[in-house]
Amino acid sequence: MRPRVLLLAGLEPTGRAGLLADVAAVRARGGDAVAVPTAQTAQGSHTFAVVPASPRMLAAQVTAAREWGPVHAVKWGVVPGPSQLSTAKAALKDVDAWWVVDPVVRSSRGQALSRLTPRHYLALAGPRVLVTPNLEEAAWLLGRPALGTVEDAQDAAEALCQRGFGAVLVKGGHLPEGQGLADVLAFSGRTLVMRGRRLKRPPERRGTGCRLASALAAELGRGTGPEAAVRAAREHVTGYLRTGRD
Ligand SMILES: Cc1ncc(COP(=O)(O)O)c(N)n1
Repeated sequence: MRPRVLLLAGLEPTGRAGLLADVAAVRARGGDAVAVPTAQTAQGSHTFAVVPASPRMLAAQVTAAREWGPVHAVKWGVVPGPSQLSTAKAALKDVDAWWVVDPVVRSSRGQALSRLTPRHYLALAGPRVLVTPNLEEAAWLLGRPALGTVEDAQDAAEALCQRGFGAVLVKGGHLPEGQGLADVLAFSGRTLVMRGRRLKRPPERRGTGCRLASALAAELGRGTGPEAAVRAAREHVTGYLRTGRD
């Protein structure tokens, strides 16, 4: 089965991160991508700009895509503000599929991509919503101080499940050196610690969070369960970090 994945994300024209990276990951996982830009961005070495999409166009693009066929999974990347969020939510409310939510509000260089607050993300929670915060985003969502250990990540993943998310993947790529590297997946009352080896990331290989969430959406859309989907998506990102290709 070829899962059809609806991608809501910011367009970054070089494809290092954002919507084009998402499309590449979904296709590499054997899915079909429907790419709806929530914002246009420019992210160069000296240039940065974000222009939110018009909510009317966003609604029309989601509606038009759905007229051509079913959506098997939805991936939420950058959503620049509350009006794009509520519009997309309304256009997708009757979609019976997993949503993968990457709560990305700034670029890895620290530039603001979104005005959404934790309250907006917590309102997206539901039994078939998998949220993929990194350590910093998990602390931000929960209003907690910085998370520095695998135990903190486990605790945060469980706390986000309590807030109504069906599954939570806390990405531990930024754990302190001594802690090794571990992602934590919590779902259905279980918490799994997935260890990994730290890979050197060449600076041009960005968009790992985008690719992880999109690969995950493709797997969930095909009917893979959360644990196997996360393992496949982690492998996808490892391959991308090693080779620079999806
Ligand atoms: C449109 C868009 N989406 C996501 C990211 C995050 O990616 P990164 O963490 O690599 O900066 C980004 N920089 N731009």
